[in-house]
Amino acid sequence: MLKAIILIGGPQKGTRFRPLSFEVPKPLFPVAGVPMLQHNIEACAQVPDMKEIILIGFYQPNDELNCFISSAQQELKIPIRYLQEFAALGTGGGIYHFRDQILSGGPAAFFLMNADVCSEFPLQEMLRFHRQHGKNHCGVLLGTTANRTQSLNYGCIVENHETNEVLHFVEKPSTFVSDIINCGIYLFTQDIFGHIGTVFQRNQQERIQEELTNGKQMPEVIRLEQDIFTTLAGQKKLFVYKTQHFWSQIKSAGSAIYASRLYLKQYHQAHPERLATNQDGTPKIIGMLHEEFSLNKLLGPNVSIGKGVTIGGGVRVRESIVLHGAVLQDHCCVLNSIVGWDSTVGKWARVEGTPSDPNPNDPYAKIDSETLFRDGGLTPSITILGCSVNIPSEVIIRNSIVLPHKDLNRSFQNQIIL
Ligand SMILES: Nc1nc2c(ncn2[C@@H]2O[C@H](COP(=O)(O)OP(=O)(O)O[C@H]3O[C@H](CO)[C@@H](O)[C@H](O)[C@@H]3O)[C@@H](O)[C@H]2O)c(=O)[nH]1
Repeated sequence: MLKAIILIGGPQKGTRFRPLSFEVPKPLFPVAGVPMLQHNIEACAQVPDMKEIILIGFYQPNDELNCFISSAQQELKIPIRYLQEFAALGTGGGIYHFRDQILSGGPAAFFLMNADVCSEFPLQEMLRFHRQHGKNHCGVLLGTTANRTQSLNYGCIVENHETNEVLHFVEKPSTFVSDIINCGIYLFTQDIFGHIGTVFQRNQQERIQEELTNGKQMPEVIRLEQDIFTTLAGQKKLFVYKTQHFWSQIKSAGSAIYASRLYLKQYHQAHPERLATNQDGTPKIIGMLHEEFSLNKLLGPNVSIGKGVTIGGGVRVRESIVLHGAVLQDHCCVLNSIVGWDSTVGKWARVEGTPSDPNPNDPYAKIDSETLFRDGGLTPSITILGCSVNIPSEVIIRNSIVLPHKDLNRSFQNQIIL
């Protein structure tokens, strides 16, 4: 039997998702109409012999997370539970802390994945690849190809081209190491805990020494990438399975729009019922929708509209996420933007952002997780309206971030509106 563990992080992570992460924990932000985390969970639930999915993070359990877990359990008919770390223990520390729960029932192997990745999740292929590589290794890493410049933002893997063994692993190197990058999706046997345990013991000695000499409390963090993969590389313990399918990180709100596009495309095969259909007498929709609308509006491509959204006549929306309860009044235009919960865009208003899509001419390009500011100014990016923002009629809001509950009275460009 198998298990799956998803690392969901905690409140101080997800800062590039502000102001949207003020309202929901980042893993529950909707991507292609469902919480980001649901895509990972659905992929895990489809693997035969999957017995349990465990979420590990340092969020305080709250109603939203509990509701999400219980509805996902019911829908997918698989046990899902949340284990809370007492502090951020790192990508290896959390699983080590909860190793007894992970190993209970004796899983033959377990998947581990970051919650903030969007992927076709080739989990069954990884499982087959793992079985083909005998019993003596302890893990398979999912890898994909990136271009040379962008590879520096990821964990980089050097492989043996014949055997796919991981020969070197360097996390976010400062100079080029390899164009194969770590996707943050792994398959491990229980042997991985022996290796994390060795690092844990060593760190423990150092922590005690440090406390005795300097009186300083050191955190118990273990990073899977720097502390484990780097050491295990070259010991025939790790292998890399390379995927040709889509994969992207979801670090910023802009990357959520890009990830939505990737998932909406996948819905044509995987979940056609989630896509809006175009029938005679209904508006033209290229994307997905939760509600029924009347004629005379053009929505899409790549649009997801939350429940309870009101859309007036003559409205144009594309490359955007409109969250539940929002009101788009007649003839307004929303492009490359996220409209927050219960926000209103007035008549003939224009809310517009700059897409941060990967270079379409480079097959290996990934989305850039730009910093918020460059050269002293706000980096042109998608426009984000926090929740309950009011945009009056006939104004233009471009490349701006509007914090929740703002009532704007004029046009704005390239600003964070506090
Ligand atoms: N539970 C828990 N989760 C954590 C912790 N720290 C990070 N995470 C979760 O682990 C994932 C990755 O965390 P980051 O620390 O933000 O790393 P990264 O910059 O995304 O890089 C990682 O992912 C890349 C692929 O997206 C990899 O290329 C890279 O090697 C690395 O694994 C996220 O889902 C985050 O929420 C922790 O202390 N506890």
